[in-house]
Amino acid sequence: MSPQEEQGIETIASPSANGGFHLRWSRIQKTVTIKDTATGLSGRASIGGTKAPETTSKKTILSNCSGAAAPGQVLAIMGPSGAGKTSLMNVLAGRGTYQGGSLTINGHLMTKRRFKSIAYVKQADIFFEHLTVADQLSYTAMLRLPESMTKAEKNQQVTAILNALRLTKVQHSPIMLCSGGEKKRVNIGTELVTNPSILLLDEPTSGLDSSSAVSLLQLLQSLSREANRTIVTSIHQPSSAVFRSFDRLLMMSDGKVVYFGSPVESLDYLSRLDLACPPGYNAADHWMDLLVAPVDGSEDLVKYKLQDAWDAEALALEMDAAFVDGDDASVSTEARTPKYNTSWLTQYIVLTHRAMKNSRSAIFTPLNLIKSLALGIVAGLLYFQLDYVEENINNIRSYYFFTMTFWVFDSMFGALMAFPVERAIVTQERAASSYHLSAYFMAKTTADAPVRICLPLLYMTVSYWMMAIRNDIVTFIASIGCTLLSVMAGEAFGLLVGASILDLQHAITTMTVSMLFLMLLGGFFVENIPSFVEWAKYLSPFKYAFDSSLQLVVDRDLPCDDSGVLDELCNADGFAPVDEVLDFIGVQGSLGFNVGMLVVLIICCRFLAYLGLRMTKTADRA
Ligand SMILES: Nc1ncnc2c1ncn2[C@@H]1O[C@H](COP(=O)(O)OP(=O)(O)OP(=O)(O)O)[C@@H](O)[C@H]1O
Repeated sequence: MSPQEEQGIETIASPSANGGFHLRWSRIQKTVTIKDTATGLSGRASIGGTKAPETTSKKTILSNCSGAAAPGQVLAIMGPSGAGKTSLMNVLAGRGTYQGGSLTINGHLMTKRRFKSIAYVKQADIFFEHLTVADQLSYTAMLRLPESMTKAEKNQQVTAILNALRLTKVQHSPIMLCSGGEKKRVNIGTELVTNPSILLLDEPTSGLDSSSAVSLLQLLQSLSREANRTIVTSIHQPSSAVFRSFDRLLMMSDGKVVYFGSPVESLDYLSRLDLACPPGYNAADHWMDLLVAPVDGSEDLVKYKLQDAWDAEALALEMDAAFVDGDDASVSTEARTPKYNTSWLTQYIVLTHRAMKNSRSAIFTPLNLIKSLALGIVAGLLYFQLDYVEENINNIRSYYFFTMTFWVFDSMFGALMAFPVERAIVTQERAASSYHLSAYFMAKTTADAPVRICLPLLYMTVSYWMMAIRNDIVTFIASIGCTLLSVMAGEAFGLLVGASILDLQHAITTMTVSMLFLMLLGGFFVENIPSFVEWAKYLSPFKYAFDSSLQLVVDRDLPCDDSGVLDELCNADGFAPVDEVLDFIGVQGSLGFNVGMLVVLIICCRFLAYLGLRMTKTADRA
């Protein structure tokens, strides 16, 4: 047995060795609780100064739903908007909760691990858009195929998918440049990497023109036939030819099944109910016309007639009859199947590589490079060739103030976007058991840091030597080190806020207010900080960044030049003692303390960011 077969994965070219999987569901019941106020508005309304009481109501989303999908066939789930198609797909994919009914695979009750045989292509095509099509599939293969497979075997699998989905021509294009149909095929290809036995697709044709939709559905049919796959797809109003080409049809209305069987026979069924499709009229459109409610909300609707006419109980009994009591031989294998196909280390290495590639293209843009270079030149010109004398102490101070404030802020806001932008992709990939969250977090923070610090490095290299306050390479390298630590501390703050607050607007506001507060507490603007908030200055990365960098250049007594800037500090020898100068410009603590505090801030904020990421969940419908 090949390593893939051991893990329940077959190669794309070979048909399923196990004769395929029958997916059946019986009497699925799903109800949600909706919060509302007495005014009928969401949110708490105030009437006459008193808060309107909050009420809750129950809404039935799926009612007594039964059906089945067989290997080698395509089942189409249809129904008007709001009929419950996505809710049912979510339940079948193990991504949605339900309160009643049963879901079986080859007659055995579905378990968490058995959901691994099911791949789910969601409606939204979300990827790292800077990656190429081939990268997207290769990284997925490296993460989701078992480690026992060689790299060559994984590449072979990717090539087979590119060929099967006709993506070879665009394999080296960044996904953001692909057409809607190509993106959809990349989405399907991503799920096909593990060669799943069951493939669920939620409205794969939405946003596609009719010819792309037809070719996509033909592709699904060939995928089901060639590898004996079970395919379930929800779809909106297909053409008559496509409608007739489906192997099975499940028609839904108001969360209820109103027909299950062959699409062609559905027309006979309607004829028997005196609802025959007019000759030459699109059969799918006819079904929709019958099921869509008129605006007046009349109770005497055809859809109610169809709901009443369908014998839900007979279908449920048919599904129940296929239920196999006890468990099958695959149970013992299943218990041994790990949740992830790859080790934490492999996940970390692959995700770091992917994140580096992605952030390199996102951060290392020509615009960002020009920005850093231009800022370096501007700062260098403004503070050009500063002599180490009394007159220039305020210039030295303001150069470091500007440098540290700008780059710490820049990295904070850059990092703030890191998780909100990727959260949906990570949620989707983790739902398919691709990797540990900790592996993603470590990879993301490892990969972003070197790329993020390249820009301040460029700025410092240009401006430092133009300013020329200390023309020695050791101080330059130490200054670079301080700047980089400061940038990493700012980045850690950004990661913390971005990981903990789901709403981007809220995250930006929180970040702006708290960072301005910490900047003011750094002691640049407020001379006498009130004692009740003074402790907060020890949380300020700006303070440690500024203090440590100044300590590197202001490291010896400062020659006085009769400019009067440090009049009170100048001694008889014509020098202002270094400690007093540092005190005058508000620098506190030793260099070791300030650098150490930057390191502590980096570690603590990253740890808290990880906890924040783990605890906040996207508001995906359950
Ligand atoms: N978690 C939830 N809370 C409240 N209402 C919900 C929830 N999930 C689904 N619904 C409601 O249930 C109904 C069915 O939703 P669903 O998305 O499954 O329909 P659909 O057939 O896929 O619609 P469409 O074709 O427009 O995507 C809708 O009225 C929707 O608003």
